[in-house]
Amino acid sequence: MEFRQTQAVCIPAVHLHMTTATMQVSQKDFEKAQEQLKLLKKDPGNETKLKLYALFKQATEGPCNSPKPGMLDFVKKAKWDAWNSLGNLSQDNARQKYTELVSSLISAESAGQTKDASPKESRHGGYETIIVSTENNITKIMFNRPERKNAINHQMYREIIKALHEAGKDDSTIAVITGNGEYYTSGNDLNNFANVKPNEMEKMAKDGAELLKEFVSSFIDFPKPLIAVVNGPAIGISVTLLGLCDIVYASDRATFHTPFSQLGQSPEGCSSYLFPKIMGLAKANEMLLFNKKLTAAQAYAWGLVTEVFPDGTFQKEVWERLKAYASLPKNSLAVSKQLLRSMEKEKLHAVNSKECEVLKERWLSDECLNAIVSFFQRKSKL
Ligand SMILES: CCCCC/C=C/CC(=O)SCCNC(=O)CCNC(=O)[C@H](O)C(C)(C)COP(=O)(O)OP(=O)(O)OC[C@H]1O[C@@H](n2cnc3c(N)ncnc32)[C@H](O)[C@@H]1OP(=O)(O)O
Repeated sequence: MEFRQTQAVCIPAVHLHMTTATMQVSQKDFEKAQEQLKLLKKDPGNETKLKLYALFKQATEGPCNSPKPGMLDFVKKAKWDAWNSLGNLSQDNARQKYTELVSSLISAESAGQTKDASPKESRHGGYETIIVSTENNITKIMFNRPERKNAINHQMYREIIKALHEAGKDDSTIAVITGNGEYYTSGNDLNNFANVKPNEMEKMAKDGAELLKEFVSSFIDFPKPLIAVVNGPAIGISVTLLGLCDIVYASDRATFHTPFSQLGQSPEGCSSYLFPKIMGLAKANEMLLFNKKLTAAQAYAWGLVTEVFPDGTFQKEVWERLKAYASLPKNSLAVSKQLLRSMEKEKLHAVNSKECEVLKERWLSDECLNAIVSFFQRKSKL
């Protein structure tokens, strides 16, 4: 897209002086900003150029007054949309914003940075067990209890539900789920079953099943592409959820383990339905009934993983790839994802409900309680 800076000097000068305390930008400052813009060495990117164009038009001509260009006239349409989006912003305000934007571009360039399509990472507040951040149109949700192998406690389940809900609505194009440290995650935190008084067991199972159902639903309903970046070993629910992700990238150090029968439990995350579809019944049975642990290469061969990368270059290669994906048209990606998911959504919710019902009973079984006790008595580890 080409926006010639000469547009700026072609506009007849309008003599304007700011009169209010907030409007400090004079016509002279505005013209100076136009001159400074021509001195920028680096192209500030189309998004910024569109913003500059729109502010310039608003500052010099007022609200958008030209007819909407045809759908296929892409450049004119993008410029018109940008200008039109400023609505009734006053000319004084537009001049001020234009001047500030130019000034920020100049400062970023002199600081050796470009302030265009690669804005700095922004951290989302209010989370303790996960880190949520957005950068390059990607919202990243990272399990963050590395000292517990990123085991998922009740607080983490709730925080992930919240983070997915927010990521579904924010400006990002795609969302990524990954782990901090050595593990992707070791799955359900077995402490979720600890310290429960005998008369509270039923309640623990009921509340757990409700939380699990809501947690898995937030993956089923997630409206944008959701990518799992499996940085290391993955256990239990973190493996089953991969079937609900749209792409799964794995380090060659990752392993995939669903030890449900070993723990006296049963499959969740819609894996009882999705795993046979993904890998075929015979292979799904080995994983979900007989606890077979897969290497990354096996998980790829069985269709659970999209691509495996050498651990040494995993982060670099994956994030470069994702950055490119996240620059694709956001709405097109979202509607396409929703279309693919819509074929199965009702079924997935039904499977989720059923799996949670069965698990609620399992958590009260001797088989499950004995397995938990063994883990805490250090008699068993996966
Ligand atoms: C709302 C409820 C929904 C429930 C949904 C159900 C989901 C099902 C599942 O997810 S099943 C999977 C459950 N996970 C496990 O059984 C894993 C248990 N952990 C292990 O077997 C091992 O810790 C290991 C193999 C993951 C790692 O072994 P390693 O020897 O390398 O490390 P440590 O054991 O010393 O781990 C460091 C400390 O972290 C604690 N920890 C790790 N994972 C878990 C976990 N899942 N639950 C509880 N605690 C965990 C471990 O106990 C160590 O703690 P310590 O330093 O205090 O000893």
